[in-house]
Formats: sequence, structure tokens, C-alpha cells
Amino acid sequence: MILIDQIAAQRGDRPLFSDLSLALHAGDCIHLRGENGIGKTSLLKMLAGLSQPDQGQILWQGQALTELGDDYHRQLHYLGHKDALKDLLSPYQNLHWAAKIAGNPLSEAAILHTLAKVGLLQQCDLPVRSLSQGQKKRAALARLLATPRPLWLLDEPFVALDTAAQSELGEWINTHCQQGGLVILTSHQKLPCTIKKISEFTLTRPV
Ligand SMILES: Nc1ncnc2c1ncn2[C@@H]1O[C@H](COP(=O)(O)OP(=O)(O)OP(=O)(O)O)[C@@H](O)[C@H]1O
Repeated sequence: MILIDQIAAQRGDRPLFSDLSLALHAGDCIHLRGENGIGKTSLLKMLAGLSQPDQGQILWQGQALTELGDDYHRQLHYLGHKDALKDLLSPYQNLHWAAKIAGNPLSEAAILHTLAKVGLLQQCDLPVRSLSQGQKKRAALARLLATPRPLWLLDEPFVALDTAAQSELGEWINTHCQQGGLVILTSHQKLPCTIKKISEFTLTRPV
């Protein structure tokens, strides 16, 4: 599904990684690990097609990301450290507009159903800026459930979530992988045991 083919990247004079290769398949859940500043977010952004490696290439279904452009972006959900929510809009409006802009408009019933799943029905019309950190995270995670896409790239998705919400996200990840999706996530936290099958990949400093 994804082939990372001998990529190298550096920030300023400092190499982040070099000669990094990895093959990831449908159904995989990968926990990308490594110390602070090692390059996990940088790698996730490259996998999301938001930045390019300095050397090597990343392939999706055999085609280079650089050739696929927007076709590739429609295959994935990228949840970064910033939740990519419009603060003045409500969770309902955020979901409505995100789906519409992505070309997959959602019905009112579908939006409310999704917001109920992430536990935000009561807050669905409040501006996001008035929500707690955990509620904001739930509003961002709603996109995963609202629009099915095979690849989930999740940067610290468990931060700010309470224990129950962490378990639920673990179940969604589990189901997604069982249905042939691919999940690559970073986390410095202990992962919920609801994720049944997960492989670790640890980034280390280049020698
Ligand atoms: N836009 C940028 N310009 C310059 N340096 C950057 C940029 N983005 C990241 N870096 C540097 O690249 C290195 C890797 O950062 P990155 O965010 O990928 O690490 P990380 O492994 O995700 O860390 P953490 O576990 O702390 O989240 C850091 O030293 C960071 O300062």
C-alpha cells in the first residue's frame, strides 16, 4: 500500500533520517516511535504528501506521491498536532465544511450520527473555541468516522482524550485495520488495549 523507498531528510545541517525504507500494507497499524525531535512528525507529513524527502521517494499503490497529488490526498486523513478546526465554527459546521470542501458532502443525519459517536451531540452547535481540549480533539477525530478513507496518519491522537475516549479511538483504529485500512500513528502515551494488533517502528538518529 505504502512503500517508503530509501528516503533521506534533513533540517538545516542536521540529518533527520537517511536510507529509510519501509513497506506498509492494508490492515497494518504502525506505532511510529522515537525520542522528541527525532523526526516522527516530519515523516508523517511526508507520508501525507505535505512535504518531500530530500532523497528517495514514497509510493502509494505503486505510484509516487509526487505524481498523485490530490488523488492521494483523498485517500487519507491526516490529524496533526493542530486540530485543523475553525475556532469560530461549531463541530457541526466544521464537519459539514470539511466534508464539502473535500468533495464528499454529508447529510445532516450523517453529521449528527458522527457527532453522537464522538460524544459531541450536546456541543454540536457551540463554537469550537468554547470547547475543552478533549472535546476539540473529539471534534477533529470525527472526520475519521464521517468520511471513510483507507489511510489514517495520526500524530499523537490520544493526547487530551480521557480513558474512555482513548479506548473508543483504539476500537475505531482496530475496526479500520480489520476492514483493510492502514493506520500510522505516533504516541508517547501507553496505547489503549483495544488496539488488538500493532507493530512498532522506531526512528533512530543516523550514524
Ligand atoms: N519547519 C521546520 N524547520 C526547521 N526545523 C524543523 C521544522 N520542522 C521540524 N524541525 C526540526 O526537525 C526535528 C524533528 O522534528 P519533528 O517534529 O519531526 O520531531 P518528532 O519526532 O515528531 O518530535 P516530538 O516527539 O517531540 O513530537 C526537530 O529538531 C525540529 O526542530
